[in-house]
Amino acid sequence: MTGEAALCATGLGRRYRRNWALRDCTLELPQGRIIGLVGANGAGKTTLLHLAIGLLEPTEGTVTVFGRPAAVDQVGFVAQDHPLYSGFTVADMIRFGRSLNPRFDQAGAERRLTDLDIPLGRKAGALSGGQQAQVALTLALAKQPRLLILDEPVASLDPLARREVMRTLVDAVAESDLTVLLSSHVVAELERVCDHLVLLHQGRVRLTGDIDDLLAEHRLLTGPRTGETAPGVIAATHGERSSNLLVRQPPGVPAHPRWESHPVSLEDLVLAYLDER
Ligand SMILES: Nc1ncnc2c1ncn2[C@@H]1O[C@H](COP(=O)(O)OP(=O)(O)OP(=O)(O)O)[C@@H](O)[C@H]1O
Repeated sequence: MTGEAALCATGLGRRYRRNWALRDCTLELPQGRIIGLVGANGAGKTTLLHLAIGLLEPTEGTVTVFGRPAAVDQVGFVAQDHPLYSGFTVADMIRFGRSLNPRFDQAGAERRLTDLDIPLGRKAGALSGGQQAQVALTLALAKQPRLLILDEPVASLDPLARREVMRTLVDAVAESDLTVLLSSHVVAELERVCDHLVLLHQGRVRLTGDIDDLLAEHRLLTGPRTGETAPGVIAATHGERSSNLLVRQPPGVPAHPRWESHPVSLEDLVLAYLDER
């Protein structure tokens, strides 16, 4: 990778009693990108994010952010369900954020929320889920972090609110040198905004890379039903007469003439790897 990695994990692992929530995690995430973190329930996503921000101690291995362990001043974090102090008004939370962070961009935060029609005098508990998500995101962005980590930021939002939150993120990355790492189950949303992917499966990194490269390296092959397995087959589904194989192969390698070869979508790719035994 050219330049310093936004996040670098080496042999990172975390165990709860006898169970490994994350194991052998070695990753380098590029700067200035929106990185999607995917995996089934319990795959280790939250564990990885909490290790990255120093909320959890590794059982083994190391993780650094911009070359430093526990670079808390460089990282913004929005937890799952974006918890806010429900009795505080939005303006209170902005003041609170400013008092804790010398670099806090109060004017920017107020402008963003006003543009989104979120009343600054309203208590957080009286905001809709989408508005709460926007407030949590705005407070995290106002810290002006170099890396913003979001744990399932859109899980509880309707499609319009999801789109708004994602638009805010894309704009923030375009306007600054921000890197975003976000976990999500909504692959369609990731496909629209992310350019780099990390896929966890049963506590291990199963796939990582630029999404364009990953899509170019995988093909969906359709052909006569076969019981054969071949190198590079990630997933196979069989009908009565035909089989579909999702394969990983270097670009430019021709498929067998009996097989029709199609490009894969990010959803095909993610589902195939998540379904691996
Ligand atoms: N505090 C804990 N004590 C014991 N086990 C835990 C704890 N936190 C997480 N785990 C276990 O670690 C594994 C990974 O959990 P984690 O929350 O990181 O998964 P996840 O990918 O974020 O899941 P989800 O998509 O459901 O949020 C799971 O098997 C989980 O049960």
